[in-house]
Amino acid sequence: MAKRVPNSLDLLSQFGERMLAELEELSSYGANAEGGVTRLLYTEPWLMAQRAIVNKMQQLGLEAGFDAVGNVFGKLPGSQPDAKPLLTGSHIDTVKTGGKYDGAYGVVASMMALGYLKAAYGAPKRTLEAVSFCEEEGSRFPLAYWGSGHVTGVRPLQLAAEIADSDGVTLLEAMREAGFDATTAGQQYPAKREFIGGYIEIHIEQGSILTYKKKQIGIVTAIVGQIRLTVQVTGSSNHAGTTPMKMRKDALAGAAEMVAITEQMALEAGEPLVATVGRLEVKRGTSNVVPGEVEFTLDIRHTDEPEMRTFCVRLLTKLEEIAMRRGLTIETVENLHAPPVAMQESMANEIEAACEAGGFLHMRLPSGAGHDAQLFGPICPSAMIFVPSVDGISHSPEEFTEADDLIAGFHTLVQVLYQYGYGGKADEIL
Ligand SMILES: NC(=O)NC(NC(N)=O)C(=O)[O-]
Ligand SMILES: [Zn+2]
Ligand SMILES: [Zn+2]
Repeated sequence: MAKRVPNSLDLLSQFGERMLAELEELSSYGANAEGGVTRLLYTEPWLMAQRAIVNKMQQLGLEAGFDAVGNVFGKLPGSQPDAKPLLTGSHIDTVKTGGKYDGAYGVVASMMALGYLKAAYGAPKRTLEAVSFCEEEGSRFPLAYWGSGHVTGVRPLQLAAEIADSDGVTLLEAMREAGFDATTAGQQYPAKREFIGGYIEIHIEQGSILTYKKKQIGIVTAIVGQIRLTVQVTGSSNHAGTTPMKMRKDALAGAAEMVAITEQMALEAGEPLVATVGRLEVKRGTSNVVPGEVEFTLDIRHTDEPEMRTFCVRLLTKLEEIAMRRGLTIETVENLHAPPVAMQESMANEIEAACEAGGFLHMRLPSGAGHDAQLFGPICPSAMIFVPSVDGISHSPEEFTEADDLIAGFHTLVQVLYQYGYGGKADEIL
């Protein structure tokens, strides 16, 4: 058992305080007037934040650097190189005017945890790696999990030339402009990393179950599945003054009916299904023109894959019916299909043991949000730790988590990483 240096409990609280300070500093990258944070993949604020993470990791004594698509890894090398490494981290990107904890908390807590473990116990047996994934949200390009998808081999680089943001900039152009070009550069890591022992992610809950149940730590049982689509509605644009109502093919009126039926069908389906239209755009919208073209997004989630698929088919059939009746056409493109993924029981039990050791009230719960852990779950033992979100708010400048809860999560993460790096699980073949 690795020997804990004297006063390492004081050291742990020092690192905890530093973690809070680092989190505040990170939120300055992409901070906007509304108090939110916007760090979209490959933009300047995103690049500055990732560069800052590399510097912080190096200051913590980790071997840190970028991979070919802009993920940042900070390695704490183990003495047993044949033991599969354990990764711990989250994502650095945000939604537009999002909060300062979603993703960022997991990135900062993970690197500070490795910094503490190195300072308190030296080299682990098993290599531990903190990671800041370049993109998880899907908020700039119509895809998500670009970072963890690169590492797990489910986001082929060819995709980069095929998708573009709302300004028509392809992911490949944006990647190259930010200085990354995985299509040609030598890779620091193989595109699909085979040698991974496990993945642990700490994240804010983004819901209100922990607060409602008065718990400090959530142990995630499973991550919800999600299907994301873009729907193009086409009618015919015409003069707003001279076109009689009965002769219109109004794409916006049609889309509005489709949005309303989406909500109605989701309510009828009941929990845990959720369906959201997050973005709707009237192409060439002008006040005195009957809209001819509208694009909107669909985000459908469920904990059960067949139920999610069935709902999606039923909904798209209904949208077709509405289009037919109104003389419109619709075209749908599926941008993302991530099945629900269960977290690994024995890792969850380790988190539970850490909560008991720390005296933190805890409970098991599913995640209604997607996470990078969703991509690791099918290929290696994966687990998630949640901390409460005040009023369950997220993807908003109002996103907030109490410092005590951030610290409780940090201590829990440290304890679990200690077990897998130095303690009872360090020699286990994961
Ligand atoms: N933690 C997240 O907010 N994840 C989000 N992003 C993805 N990819 O699911 C989401 O919408 O749930
Ligand atoms: Zn998010
Ligand atoms: Zn997130």
